[in-house]
Amino acid sequence: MEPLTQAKKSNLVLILDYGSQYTHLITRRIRSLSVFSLCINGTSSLDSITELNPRVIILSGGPHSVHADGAPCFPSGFIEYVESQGIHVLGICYGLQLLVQNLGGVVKVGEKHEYGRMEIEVQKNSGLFGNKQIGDKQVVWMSHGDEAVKLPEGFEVVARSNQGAVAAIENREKKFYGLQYHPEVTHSIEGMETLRHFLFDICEITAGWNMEDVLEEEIKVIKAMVGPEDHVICALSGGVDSTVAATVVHKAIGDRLHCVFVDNGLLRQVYSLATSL
Ligand SMILES: Nc1ncnc2c1ncn2[C@@H]1O[C@H](COP(=O)(O)OP(=O)(O)OP(=O)(O)O)[C@@H](O)[C@H]1O
Repeated sequence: MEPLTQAKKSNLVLILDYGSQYTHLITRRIRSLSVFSLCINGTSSLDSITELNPRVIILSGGPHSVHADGAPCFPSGFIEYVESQGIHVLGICYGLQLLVQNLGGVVKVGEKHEYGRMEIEVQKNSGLFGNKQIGDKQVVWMSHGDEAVKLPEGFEVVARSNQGAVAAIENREKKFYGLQYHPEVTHSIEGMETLRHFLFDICEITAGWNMEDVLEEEIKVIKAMVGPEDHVICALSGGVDSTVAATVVHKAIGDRLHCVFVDNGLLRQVYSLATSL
């Protein structure tokens, strides 16, 4: 069974990517918690989202302003879909602003512009911060110009920055959550803890996915795809991508894999040497 097929059945955490340089880090962090996560374009159609049957959706950060022409957004019908399916949604940075703007709140072009390390203070007991108490502080990594100045109905502020900007929000009943900072970067000292609380305490996701399973599953998929007799040709550059592909296919079908390396004279010496070995 493909990893995706397996994850589709139960525990997929789907990341909608709005262009943040940290988006793939969110995927990696979640996978490191033994939960399968997958990242797709944030403007993907509703069908391609529903087809994946996610348990949790994370809206990534991004360089845009929700007020800019052509600012990327989730597809129409998305809010109705997540509400009807009881899917938990976490908006990170731009993702938080998308939620606020689309649910009837107000995002203003920021006057303060928060970039870099910043202290935030818990304003309300929330599952997002585990046992943290009101008034507890933590250092996080901010990177935003715009800010949420009025929350949609049903939302509450969970934390504020020391400049007074909204740093974390929630609407427990509707299962919407938002972090204005980036929990996925190590500069957010307790960011991983927050992701952990979100996934396991709030969303009640079950950990159990691991990379070894992916290898096993991929080998089965390749064996089934190639069949018992056919041969496969792999264009092998010596780079990471084709080397990993060749290694996995070789594990599946052995010597029926034939790698072709083209020495075009423009390769880094180490590649050409490694491939000729
Ligand atoms: N010199 C080469 N000989 C054989 N195949 C090549 C060669 N250069 C590129 N390819 C094939 O084209 C694919 C795309 O090449 P590209 O240069 O875009 O690198 P890439 O996507 O980083 O992949 P890789 O990490 O394998 O180099 C490679 O994965 C490989 O299958």
